[in-house]
Amino acid sequence: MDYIKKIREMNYKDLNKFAQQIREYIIDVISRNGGHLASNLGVVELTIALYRVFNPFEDYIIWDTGHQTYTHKLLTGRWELFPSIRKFGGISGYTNIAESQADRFGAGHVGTSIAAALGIEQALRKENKKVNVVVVIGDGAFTSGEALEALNQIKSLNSKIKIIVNSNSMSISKNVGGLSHFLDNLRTSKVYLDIKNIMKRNISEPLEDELKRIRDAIKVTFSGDDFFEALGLKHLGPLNGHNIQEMEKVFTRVKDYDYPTVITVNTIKGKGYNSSEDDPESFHSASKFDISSGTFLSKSGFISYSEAFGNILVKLAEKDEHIIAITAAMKTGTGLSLFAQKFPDRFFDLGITEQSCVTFAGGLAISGFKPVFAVYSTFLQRGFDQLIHDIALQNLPVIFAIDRAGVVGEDGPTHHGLFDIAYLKMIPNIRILAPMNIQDLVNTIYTVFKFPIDAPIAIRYPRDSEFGDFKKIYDKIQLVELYKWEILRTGKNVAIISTGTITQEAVKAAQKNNWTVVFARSIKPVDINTIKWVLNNHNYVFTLEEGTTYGGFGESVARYGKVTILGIEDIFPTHGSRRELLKFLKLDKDGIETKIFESIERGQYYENANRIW
Ligand SMILES: Cc1ncc(C[n+]2csc(CCOP(=O)(O)OP(=O)(O)O)c2C)c(N)n1
Ligand SMILES: CC(=O)[C@@H](O)[C@H](O)COP(=O)(O)O
Ligand SMILES: [Mg+2]
Repeated sequence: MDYIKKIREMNYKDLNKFAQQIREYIIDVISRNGGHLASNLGVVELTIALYRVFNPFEDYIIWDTGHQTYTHKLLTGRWELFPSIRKFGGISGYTNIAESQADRFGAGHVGTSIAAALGIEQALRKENKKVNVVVVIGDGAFTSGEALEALNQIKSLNSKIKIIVNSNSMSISKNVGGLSHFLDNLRTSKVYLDIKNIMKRNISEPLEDELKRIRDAIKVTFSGDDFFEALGLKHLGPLNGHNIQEMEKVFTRVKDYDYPTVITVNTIKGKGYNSSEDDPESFHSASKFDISSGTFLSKSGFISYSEAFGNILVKLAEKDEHIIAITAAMKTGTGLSLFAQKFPDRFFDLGITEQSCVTFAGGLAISGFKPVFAVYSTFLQRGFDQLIHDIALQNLPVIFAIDRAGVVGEDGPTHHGLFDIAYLKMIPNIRILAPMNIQDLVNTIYTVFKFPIDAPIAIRYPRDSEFGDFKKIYDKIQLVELYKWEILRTGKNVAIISTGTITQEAVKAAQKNNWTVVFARSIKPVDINTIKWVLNNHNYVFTLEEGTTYGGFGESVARYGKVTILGIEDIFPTHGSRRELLKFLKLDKDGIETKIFESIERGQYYENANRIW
């Protein structure tokens, strides 16, 4: 079915019914698969109106982040495939150029759309192609550094792009920062909205034009709407993002504009499903839920690594006023909600500004505080220069709580945290720790704060959970030797030196085959004495990590002797559940066993590693 043709043939009444049908379909599928429900329910009408005016196969529509593209996917050939979204082997939850010609630029990280669109526009110009380039970007993404850099380039590039800002006052949590305040003012400017409401009534065309002029003047006066103009963009809106007709009218008008234009569109995040309208934060990245009650179907009795991190940090902060928590718009995801509630003065949500967060933490650290930047591994990639230049070079004691390290699951390649070991390991001064389980994570954080912190320390842990309860965890809390590796079991012939939670799988494989397992909580520094012991007492030595093997943990061990490195080999793994992906990557118990036997059979080893020493 050609849905673009179909929506162009419908009248507004039928379009609204169709929007409802799309909503129900999205709710149904996402209740079973999990996904970005609230963001997608907010843009159903916006997408329909946009595609009645612009053609996603002919024009270039660039969706920022790509997490809100479900209606886009449905209208561009993926209606039947939609139930497979985010599942192993199914379609992606984001835009993906391999999936459809309508996905003009792949995304997953926030803030890339405007720069990508500007590049595409320049390329089209060079080929003398006259097509429209349109960006759709959320008000959260709009405040991110990369988006603002690109916004600043529009005028000097003589660009004609059209930018639709989806204004819903929300990032994942409430949007923050001066710019979001400005967008909120636009959204709610009362005098302006009153005039707009008058305009909704049936009025004659000349009067409408006159009112529009007054409205625009008022908008500028009351909302300080010169930000876009100062950057060389015309600004229209805010439009009602749930009124297809109103948006279509304006989109049609701007299509022919020969200058860059911002159109702000007010939407309600989670629109059309009570539970997500009431709590858009929880339904931003929703796990499976029951549609009638709106309750999440999470496994009871399980504690996530993020929760465990947040919980111990609160406990420590109760006794240490110098502890400060920082997030880049990921308060709930990183487990910092409780901290934010208990210590609002020591909690900073700086918005989607990972680079700034790193340097901000540096500023706190140099002033005697103990900043903890809780950040997903994939998003810390944004702060690489700051890690080197601002933190490590000055050896500042910042703690990086690196969540979602390893395979994340359904979000897929844009979100897997596979590179942090490699990109941190190469930087002098930084220490990297990777606990084995939740108890060990809590022990590790407890130990780190027990002593003076004299260097930047990164602690990595996955998007996972374990059965347990906090009482038991705190009953067993203890100091650990952070930089000394632990021999978990001594076996024969084969040894696995493993880091992080994947060590649990290594132990299972080793128990079956009577192999040695060494747990390397510290990725950097490595424990040279234990490496020597392993190499001197085993014929076959393997390292194991949940991360890229290129520049990863194994390579640090390989500096001291002959080892085979197991981990993720130079690929961007797809999406699917975390368990499925670990199996697919041969990083579960059976996979590890298979890889070890295959490797030994291939004879990659010296007969006896003793020789090296
Ligand atoms: C670099 C980066 N940091 C953080 C995130 C996590 N993230 C995804 S969507 C989002 C909020 C985006 O808000 P907005 O653009 O307003 O979209 P909405 O969901 O409100 O429509 C955040 C913080 C990300 N994807 N990329
Ligand atoms: C789109 C985005 O980047 C986030 O919403 C991300 O999907 C959240 O992931 P978690 O569900 O792991 O918090
Ligand atoms: Mg938003």
